[in-house]
Order: sequence, then C-alpha cells, then structure tokens
Amino acid sequence: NNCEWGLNGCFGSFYCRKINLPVIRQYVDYLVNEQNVKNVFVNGTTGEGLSLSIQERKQLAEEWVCQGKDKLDHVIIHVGALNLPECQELARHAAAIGAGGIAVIAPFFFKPTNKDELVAFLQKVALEAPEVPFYYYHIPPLTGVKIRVEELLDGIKAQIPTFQGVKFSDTDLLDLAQCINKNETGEFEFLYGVDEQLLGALAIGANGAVGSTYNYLGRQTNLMLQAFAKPDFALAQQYQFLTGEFLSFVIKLGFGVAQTKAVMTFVSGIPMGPPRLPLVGASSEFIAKAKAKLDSIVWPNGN
Ligand SMILES: CC(=O)N[C@@H]([C@@H](O)[C@H](O)[C@H](O)CO)[C@@H](O)CC(=O)C(=O)O
Repeated sequence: NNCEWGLNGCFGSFYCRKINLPVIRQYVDYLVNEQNVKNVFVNGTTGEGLSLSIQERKQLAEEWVCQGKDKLDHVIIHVGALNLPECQELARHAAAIGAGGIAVIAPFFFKPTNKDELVAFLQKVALEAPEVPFYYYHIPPLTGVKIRVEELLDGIKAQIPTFQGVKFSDTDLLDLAQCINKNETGEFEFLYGVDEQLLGALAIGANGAVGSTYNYLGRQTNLMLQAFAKPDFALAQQYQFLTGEFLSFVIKLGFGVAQTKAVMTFVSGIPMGPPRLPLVGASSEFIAKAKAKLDSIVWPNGN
C-alpha cells in the first residue's frame, strides 16, 4: 500500500558538536505517537548527512534501525556522498544493519553531466547492496544536478535491478508528471519532497512524501493525505494552505535546515541541538516569531 509511505522524519541531532544518539529513541516514539509518522529517511538534508563523518552516519543509521525495530515501518538510509567509495561503504553498511532502503543524491562537486554518467554512479552504489530497495534522491536546488528524472527512468531497471523509486525534491511538476505517466505498471514510487506543494504532487500521482515539515506537522499532513484519499479536496486544501501559510511566513524570515531544527525542538519539546557549521543556529527572534505564527494557526476540526 503506497499510501502507507506517509510521511517521513528526517533527522540528525547534535549536542556539543557530538551526535546525541540517546535522543533518537525518544524521537522515534514522538514521531509514531504524536505525529503518526512511521517511515523515516535518515541522514538526508534535514539530518545534515553531508556534514557528518562516515562514522557518524553509520552510528546514526544503526541507532534509527535499532530504535525503529517493531515501531517504524520503513527506515531508508541516505548513503550519498561526493565520492564513490564512501557511498559504497555506506551502502554496504546499510545493507548489513537491515535498512529497508537506501537513497543516493547526485554527487555535486564534480557533477554528472548527463543521464548515463549519473546512472553509472548510482549503479555502482546500488550493486553494493543488491538486496536493498534503491531510491534516487533528486534534489536539484541543493545538488545543482538538473538531469530530468523522466530521462533517468528510461531503462533504469535493467541497469539497477533494485531501483524502487525517487525521492523527488524539486518543484518541476512537469518532470514528475512525465515520470508518473511512464510508470504505467506502478513499479516505482515517487516520494515528493517540496512540502508546500505536496497536494499538487498528490494530484499528479505522487505516492507519498519525504520532507522536513513532517517532523512537526506530520499529523496534520497525514490528515491531508486522508482527506485527499477520501476524497475531500476542500479539506485537503485547507491543510495545504495552512502548512503553506506557516512556511511562507518563515521563508520570509529566512528558513533552512537550522531553522527547521529550532521548530522541531519547540514543537516536540525534544532538544534537536544546533546545526553543524557552516550552518548556524536559528536566532531567538526567529524562534519567537515562528512559534507565535504556528500557535496562531487554527487547524480544521481542531486538528
Ligand atoms: C531543500 C529542503 O530542505 N527540502 C526539504 C523540504 O522538506 C523543505 O524543507 C520544505 O519543503 C520547506 O521548504 C526536503 O525535501 C528535504 C528532505 O526531505 C531531507 O531532509 O532529506
């Protein structure tokens, strides 16, 4: 059931420059019990995976898999890096600890310039975890790699037999629509990652979502998914508009991973810690304004 994919927490936490591993147990319980989120995407953008050492990424992956056992449905580990050996090492590690899936971004210092170069890179990573479902993590705003996913999908299963789908973090809904149109047999999943326009992506056929806001607005977004599936589009729109109202407000203040961590902290009450340089923590002014805005939002039916 694709809808079970639901929404995913993406998270990595630091305290005094070290990873705060014990807090993950508490966070798993929070996501499951308070946000109705049972699928997580670890060491991605929100989790600052690319700012962590290989050792730290392995520790985090292990902790999420361990703490998620019997509580979470899926744990996908992002294993992308700027160089192939590290991606391969992380892929082998994810397979060894029993991850439910692995995902890889396009390398973004020396960038692939066409589909064949990108697929060749992804293939070499996927081969290291031959039993683990593989996702391409498409996030051109951060990688600068704009190779269209529609193109990438052509013949992908022959090159990467474990190919399972795409985490699609781009606003190009034409590309997403073409992917879904080509995916006639429904063999691939498309997990959308621009939270402020998830409803548009669902209408086009996205199967679920992975994003930062689901760490603190997961419950509301799951209600939006339910309304969409019912279908009660008016209700689904209300949820999307309200999420958008918050995001639009904070984006104007300056919103990124550091600010997301601050919001996650004040909503959950769980200390997410500061981000790692070059990111710097949210200002107290941002936190006060963001909190006041979120508190002022009246969700449909009091939810
Ligand atoms: C660039 C970025 O951080 N995008 C976020 C979104 O959830 C984003 O924060 C949200 O749509 C607000 O703009 C996600 O796609 C990232 C994500 O899922 C991850 O942590 O891997």
